[in-house]
Amino acid sequence: QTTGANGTCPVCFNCNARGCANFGECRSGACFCPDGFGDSDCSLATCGSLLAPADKRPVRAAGATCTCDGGFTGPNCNVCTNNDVCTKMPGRLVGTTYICNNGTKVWRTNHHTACTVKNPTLAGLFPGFTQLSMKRDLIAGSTIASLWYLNDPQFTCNITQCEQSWSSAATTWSCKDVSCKCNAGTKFCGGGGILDLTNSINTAKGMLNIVCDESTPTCNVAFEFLSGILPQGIALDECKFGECVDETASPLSGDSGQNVKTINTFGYVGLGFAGAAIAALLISLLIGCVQQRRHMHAPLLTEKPGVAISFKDVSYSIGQNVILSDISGEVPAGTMLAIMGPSGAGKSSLIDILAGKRKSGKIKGSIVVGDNMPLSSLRGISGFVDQEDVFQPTMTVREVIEFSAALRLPESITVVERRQRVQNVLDELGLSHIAESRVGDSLARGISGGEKRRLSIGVELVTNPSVLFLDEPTSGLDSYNAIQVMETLAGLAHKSGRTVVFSIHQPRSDVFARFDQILLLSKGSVVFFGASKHAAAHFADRGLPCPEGYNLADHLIDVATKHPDDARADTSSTAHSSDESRELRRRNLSESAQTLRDGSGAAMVASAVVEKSSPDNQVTVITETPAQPAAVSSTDLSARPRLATSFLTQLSTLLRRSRRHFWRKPGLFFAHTAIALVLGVFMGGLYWKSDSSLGGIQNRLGSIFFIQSLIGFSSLSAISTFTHEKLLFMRERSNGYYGAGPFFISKLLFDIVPLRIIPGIILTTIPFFMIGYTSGVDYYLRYMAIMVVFAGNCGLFCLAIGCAISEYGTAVLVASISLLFQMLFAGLLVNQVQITPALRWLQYLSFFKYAFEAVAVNDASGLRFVDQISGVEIGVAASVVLGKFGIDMDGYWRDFTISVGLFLALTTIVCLLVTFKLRERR
Ligand SMILES: Nc1ncnc2c1ncn2[C@@H]1O[C@H](COP(=O)(O)OP(=O)(O)OP(=O)(O)O)[C@@H](O)[C@H]1O
Repeated sequence: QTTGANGTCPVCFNCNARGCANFGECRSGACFCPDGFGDSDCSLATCGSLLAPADKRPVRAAGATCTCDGGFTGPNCNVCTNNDVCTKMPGRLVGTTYICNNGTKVWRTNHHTACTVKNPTLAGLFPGFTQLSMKRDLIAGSTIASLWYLNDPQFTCNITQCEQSWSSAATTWSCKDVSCKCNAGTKFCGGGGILDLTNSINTAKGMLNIVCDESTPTCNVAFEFLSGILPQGIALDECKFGECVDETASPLSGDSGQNVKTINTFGYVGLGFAGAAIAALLISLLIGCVQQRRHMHAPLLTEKPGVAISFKDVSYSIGQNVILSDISGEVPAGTMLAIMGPSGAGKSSLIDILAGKRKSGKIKGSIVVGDNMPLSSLRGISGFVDQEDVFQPTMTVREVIEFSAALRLPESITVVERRQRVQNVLDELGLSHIAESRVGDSLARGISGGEKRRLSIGVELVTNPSVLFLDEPTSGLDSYNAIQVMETLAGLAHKSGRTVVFSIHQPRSDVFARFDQILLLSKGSVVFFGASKHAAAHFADRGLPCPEGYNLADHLIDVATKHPDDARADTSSTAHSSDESRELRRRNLSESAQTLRDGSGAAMVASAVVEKSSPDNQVTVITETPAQPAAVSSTDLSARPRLATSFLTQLSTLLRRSRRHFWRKPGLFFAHTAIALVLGVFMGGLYWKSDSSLGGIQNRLGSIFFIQSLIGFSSLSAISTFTHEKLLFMRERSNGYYGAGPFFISKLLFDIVPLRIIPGIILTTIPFFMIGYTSGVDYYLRYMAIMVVFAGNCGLFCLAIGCAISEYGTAVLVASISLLFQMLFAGLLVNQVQITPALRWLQYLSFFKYAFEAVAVNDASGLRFVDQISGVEIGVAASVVLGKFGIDMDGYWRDFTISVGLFLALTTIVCLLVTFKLRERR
């Protein structure tokens, strides 16, 4: 009943219902077996040789041995051993010489291999003689492989999508699609062996890799589905290869052939990214150099003296709240206008609007600058001194002014000239004796409040502005310092011809005496505008005389607070003031010109001579160019100041300042580094030399996860680092020091690198060796590469949150919760495969996931866990266990590429946030 193969007994066996064993083909109910298999269902081996037709080959009884025809060998006599037998092969072509190809390389369609299996794990589970046979077909890219135990075929696999590659030493045969069938009742397949592999074998899939050594008859076969119990593959010894083939058929020559892949597509994408980034960097550098050269050789602009400013019907409202209504006035060049009023009157708002600051509300009205200059140019020729002094506390007074000079004076000015200007400003403001003192802050005391005020004026003065706006320049100063500051301003206006506009709350009488004009505001409306010397008479005329011995400035504030309507200026008084303004301007200019002719004054005064040497022209401008106010919108007023220097100069100056700050305040860096050292050693000690038992998985994955968590949480400090510098950045940017780009790069280099990446390298390197992760230069480099990118991502993520959320507490809360959620999806706390499908996508948002997987894969790819099950030593490839966690063992390069992509995306986000979110809006 069981004899007769290949259709000779269709009656007694019908494969339509039962199928054929060992991948025999069922045609019309009869099995057609692969070479070397017979019986009605192809379940038994055949002996003889390939010389006989398949159905004539003798079938071998189960457990018996074969006697092969001469010239053939192997468990089922398929491997030719000499050329002679091949000349007799059935179906050969006449006139063609056939030989037996005994090499490891497959030439055509009929390459047979027979080897003895040498594997201790397999031998432990299945003691006795085990063999592997294969038939490989290069043209079809297919393989039929059978495992023989004690001479019986245990299972056979049909393998497709095979490719061959080779080097001078070895031939590799790689296949992508494996499918196997167990021969029921055999030892491997439930027939009494220690393990029943039926289920594993019948559901087998994945890849197959066979590497055969050309010089020794050995191979290694790695079935992906067996990698759990045979992680190193199956070592094959005493291999015999035979393929009867046309002697001219060899398509192979040379020491190596076909594409041998060493890095997968994601690796190439990653390298492509890196290459593109380097190219972009080099191109940017080149463009930067060209731009810098142009700036350095640009002709020096002629410096302008003060310019007149007139404003008409300026109104400002925030929503329904009217802050200023219909404010008009005029400030002639070379004069000082004091904007006075009680607290909340709108002084700062008016100063901001005149100075062209970005305001959050709606502005109406018109402002005319000088000889109808475009409004946008006002910011290029004016300086603004804010109410609050904001400096880098670690800088000295000289460095602060030098920083302003380096970024706001044209690059074509020589270094000597620039230094001289800085020195002139220090001298003029009486700051020379503290030039080398640190500015300090509330924690580390530095210069006094008055000195800080003068320093704020100095950083503006060094640019030699035509117009100087100051918001409360004397607030917080004692009377001596207040008068000193006021003297300086008066000197700037009267001697240097600058136009000075400032707000002041309640000046002393000697300070008040120095004002040329005052604009008194009450609740956003003008109470008085005119020469300060006429103020007393004006109010007396309206029945509000200044009491004897009373400070006039105090009296004006009282009136503006208590009787604004009685005191309000009428049209005639304003006209009167306007006539006086012109007279005042004419007088001041001729005085100024006189002063200059006397040769007195500092360098900046001398430079003003250039344009003042034609006083007639100036007078004509004053008297004959009536203010033709053009209506302005808030957009006009907030036009960006033109940056005086090139990108590279901004960057190098900022880097110099950051470097200085870094070394003068290295506490944070040393704290991060010391913590990284201590934690690194602690982690190394805790997980010291984790072994390769199954329990080792817990330690290895746990340590990777915890190291990354440490990096993540120590990045939270990036939020505060940024918060502290936000105000300084916004102020300097608004005053035209530099753009957002150079600031961002300097931040990146002096925050991300020393505070995130360097401690990150320390924290990860120590445990790498102490814990005993899979070592080797390539393993370490891959590990470091992903960790560095990961540390950068954590830092950038926290920077982005610090930028986006201004409230520090909220920013820390949001950042820590986001980090915790990212950690949740790293791959350790939740099984990636078993996450609820609706929430599975969340894992892809976690940069912890990519870093965790990449490091785990890197460690596990060279690792084999060994443990005992029922007293039998079982080696399990770490990849199998990690696969159960949902970790993709081929994922390193993909994870690395995605991490680099995230780094670039986060960099872009932070850059955009810095550019658009960190803008001064008052
Ligand atoms: N951005 C803003 N949002 C809401 N209200 C504002 C804003 N800016 C100014 N104000 C309101 O406008 C009014 C004028 O403010 P402003 O700062 O100009 O007054 P000030 O005269 O300079 O006051 P102080 O002398 O106290 O500095 C105040 O009532 C203030 O509360």
